[in-house]
Amino acid sequence: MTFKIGLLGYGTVGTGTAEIILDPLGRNKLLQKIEIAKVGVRSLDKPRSPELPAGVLTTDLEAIVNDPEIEIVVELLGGLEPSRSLILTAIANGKHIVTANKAVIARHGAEIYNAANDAGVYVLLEAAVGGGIPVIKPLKQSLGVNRIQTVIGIINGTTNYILTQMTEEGADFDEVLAEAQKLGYAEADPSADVDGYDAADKIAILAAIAFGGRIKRDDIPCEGIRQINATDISYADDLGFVIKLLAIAKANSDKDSLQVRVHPTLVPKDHPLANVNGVYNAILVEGDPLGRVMLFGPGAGKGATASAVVSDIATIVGILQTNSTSQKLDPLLSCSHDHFSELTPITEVETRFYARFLCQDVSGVIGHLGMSFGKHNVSLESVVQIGFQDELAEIVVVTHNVQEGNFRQALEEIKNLDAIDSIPSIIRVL
Ligand SMILES: NC(=O)C1=CN([C@@H]2O[C@H](COP(=O)(O)OP(=O)(O)OC[C@H]3O[C@@H](n4cnc5c(N)ncnc54)[C@H](OP(=O)(O)O)[C@@H]3O)[C@@H](O)[C@H]2O)C=CC1
Ligand SMILES: N[C@@H](CC=O)C(=O)O
Ligand code: NA
Repeated sequence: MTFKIGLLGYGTVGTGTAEIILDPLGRNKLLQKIEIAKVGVRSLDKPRSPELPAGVLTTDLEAIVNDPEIEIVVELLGGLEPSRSLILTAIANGKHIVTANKAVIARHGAEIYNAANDAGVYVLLEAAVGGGIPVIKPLKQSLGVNRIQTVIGIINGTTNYILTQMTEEGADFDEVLAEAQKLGYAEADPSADVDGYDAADKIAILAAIAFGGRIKRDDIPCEGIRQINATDISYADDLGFVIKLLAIAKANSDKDSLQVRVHPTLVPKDHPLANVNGVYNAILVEGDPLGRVMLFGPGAGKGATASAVVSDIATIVGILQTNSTSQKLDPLLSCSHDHFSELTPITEVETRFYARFLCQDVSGVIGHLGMSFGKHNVSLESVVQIGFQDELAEIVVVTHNVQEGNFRQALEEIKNLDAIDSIPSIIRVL
């Protein structure tokens, strides 16, 4: 049994979504149950990859949301209209929705979720915040029993990429923005990124989930990064800070109101968010009794965002399958495999090693070590005599990637060398 889905949009995220669904081997088995029935775009003349079977691509988006065979509509158009109307029509027709569109949810979420609740359908949006980072599901499910105090995020990949390039390379703002557009990170209108609106859309969504109340998007104060220049970046650096565009949602001490805002911020270099660079995003959540959790990963881009989209599709397919067959358990929550995977014996694993030797201080000992390692195909990255302990010389060796079995055989031989007193440490190196 397969479940038919309709994609609205076949751009960066849409094609990434198709790439995953059309290549299911080695991924969750639910993917084999997904059939891309229709894909809606603006123009039929553009070259498209992956190519789709004849008749799948269409410019008639209404036909997709009205198709009785399609059970899940995946909205990857962006913008407010026609996305909002198409989502509402699909919901009215009883279809579940997966969307990556934070703009439409931040502004029309109340209308969309009211309609979805009335129709008994899901609207899932993992891709809309933090791209590939699982953040919506963890906030709802894994962290939902905590009383959340703060959510602070670097949640716009384009501006984080720009600020990182400006900080690390002294790069020019416009050039880096053009690069981010080429890499598929930027919104169709990049002012959504640069002026902070995209981050504000996303923090509105996160705050609603974390604090359990709808957020009026227009009430969020929002400053972008246009005014940030090399001089401020350099002064901030001298003072021990980096500049990041932060989106912040905090419960006030009265517990009845929230602060929600987006602005560039000097972040101390030893803060966990300070080292989140490039297109990476991170969301730091503080709650009671959990404490702090940071979710980190690629915040934009084709593959990462598509990963979140397809995981939402699979979640709904799992539910549909549970409802429509005699299978009683949700396949994403239950154990759905019954074979054992083959594991590589540790002797065949390849890794680097650090080893510390205590040896007699006699000439030629390093040569003997090298010979024994060489005989067992263990190549050395470095050999250093670091000092003495009592009368014994202390030698540290770091290997290249070697097979653990070969390394152990070499050690057995080395232990028996007259000059070797002991091998106090052997530690694997990443
Ligand atoms: N890119 C990213 O890294 C991320 C994007 N998102 C969100 O995902 C969504 C899609 O973004 P992305 O894939 O980058 O956007 P693209 O501009 O790459 O793709 C948009 C797609 O939608 C189609 N489309 C847009 N408007 C219409 C319309 N009115 N009628 C018919 N087709 C239309 C386009 O058709 P055509 O191809 O014919 O032009 C295109 O296929 C947005 O909501 C974005 O905010 C979320 C997280 C990350
Ligand atoms: N333009 C957005 C895309 C992902 O949401 C970003 O740069 O973060
Ligand atoms: Na996400």
